[in-house]
Amino acid sequence: MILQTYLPIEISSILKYIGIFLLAFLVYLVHRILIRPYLYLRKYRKYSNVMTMNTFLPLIGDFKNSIDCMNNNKVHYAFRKEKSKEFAKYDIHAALDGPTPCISILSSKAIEEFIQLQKTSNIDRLFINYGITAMIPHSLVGRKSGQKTMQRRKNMTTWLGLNGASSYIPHMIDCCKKILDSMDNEKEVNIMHCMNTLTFDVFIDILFGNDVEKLVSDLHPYINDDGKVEDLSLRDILIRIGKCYIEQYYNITTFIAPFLAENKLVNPYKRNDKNLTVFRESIRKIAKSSKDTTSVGYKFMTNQNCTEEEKLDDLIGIMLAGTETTAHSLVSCLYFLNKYPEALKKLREELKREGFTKTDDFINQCTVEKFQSCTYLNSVVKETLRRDTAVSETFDYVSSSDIKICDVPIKKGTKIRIDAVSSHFDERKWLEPESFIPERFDFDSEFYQKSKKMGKVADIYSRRSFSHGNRNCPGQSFALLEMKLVIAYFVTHIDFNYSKEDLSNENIGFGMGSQFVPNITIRKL
Ligand code: HEM
Repeated sequence: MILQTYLPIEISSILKYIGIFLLAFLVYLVHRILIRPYLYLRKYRKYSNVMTMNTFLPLIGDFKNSIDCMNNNKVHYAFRKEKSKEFAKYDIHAALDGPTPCISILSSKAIEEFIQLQKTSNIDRLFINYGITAMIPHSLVGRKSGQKTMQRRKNMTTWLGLNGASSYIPHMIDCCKKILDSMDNEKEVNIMHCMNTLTFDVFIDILFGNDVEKLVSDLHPYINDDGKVEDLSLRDILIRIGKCYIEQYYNITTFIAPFLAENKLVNPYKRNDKNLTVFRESIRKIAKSSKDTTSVGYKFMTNQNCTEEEKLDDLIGIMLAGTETTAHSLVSCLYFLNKYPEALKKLREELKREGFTKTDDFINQCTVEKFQSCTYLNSVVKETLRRDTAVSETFDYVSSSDIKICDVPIKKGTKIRIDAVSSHFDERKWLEPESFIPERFDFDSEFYQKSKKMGKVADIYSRRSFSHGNRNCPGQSFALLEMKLVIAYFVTHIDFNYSKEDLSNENIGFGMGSQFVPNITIRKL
């Protein structure tokens, strides 16, 4: 009797609360998906120096461009290349990351002002608890540019010797040798996998002592999307979870209900978090097990000024930021050398002239100075990073107050990034930007002189592969040295061929997030 009278009241009041909750959620959704992005676009359409999409596309916003590219067998950032003429007309792109407003910096003038605003702390890093920064929540990457963060950046470059990196040359050569030995002659190999292995091995040995090899090579459980568990190496886990965290950016749940993503309440966030925990704990164990006090990992892990989690995330951050980026750029570089045989021929001639030949003492020829003096090798690497940059946009920044860039008002709390592709194809700055022409970086070449005469000279902010400002890439010297060494080693030790289909695809690209996983056939020389 009591139950009969009590239950209906309970149920109706519960239903009432559910109804109120659903209504509130609906209002929130309409505001987030329709009203806020629409008003944002309407505001910026008034400015002649701001680019906005022609038609408002609720929910997907500017992701449509990337989706269209991928559906048409192009790399996801190909539209920035194809529409570079249009991008060149504007200072700023008022873009929509799905439904989320994001200001993308386009012109060199806008970058100059961006850097000034960084100096006065009016623009700083943005940390969001999904996407790639969520993988390393305590690392310096997602932190504001305070004294402690800048000191952590400095420690990173000092301890890793990133500025010179020459002491790592013998080790890098060993890694090249090991990877070429693992490749079967005249058979297809997955070159992305090979380069990922190579760049991971380079870092593992630098970061950790030589007494933890066994722990490094152990396999660990990884939960796949279908729930099946697979035993994988740490390198493969890093690559897979990196990809998953990048994909979080494009997941619809991330936009509709970010709290589910941020608190890892549902899949894929829940699953990704479990995989990440396995990876983090394994790296922690390796770093703690090494008794090699000379290792870089030891220096990080005994740094008194950071918490345990900060130390660990800075280590993982280096692996994340410094391995796949370089691996993807290496795959691009070999691709262009294969597609443009004249460039490969010229590179091989220069290397031969400089004494880089396939001999057992290749190592004795390698010095930073010698690499610096190889003009064509340097130009090939620079042109690769221009033509197919590994990171199409920087990490996220945020305006810390109401600011103006190129007279365009940007409200406090707005997400900001620098576009790193469109300026690489700006016809006002580059002659024949679609083509791979290393000579454009050689001041003595005919091509450079011709470009100069035509007034096509790129300014410092036209090259954006490593970004600009106080949070640009601290590993660029290391990455450039590693790229030059690996390319010199590969082209003097093997012939290589990408598939005809890949070579004829003008819109292929291998930067981070690319769907292309090329196979190549190699012939050992
Ligand atoms: C070709 C290879 C590489 C490319 C194209 C590249 C590019 C970039 C870009 C575009 C950024 C974002 C900067 C910004 O948000 O404004 C970045 C940040 C970063 N990179 Fe690299 N990078 C490469 C290799 C490396 C290497 C080898 C390391 C080694 C340590 C490294 C460590 C980092 C770190 C720690 C950050 C975050 C910096 C900060 O937040 O202050 N990168 N990189």
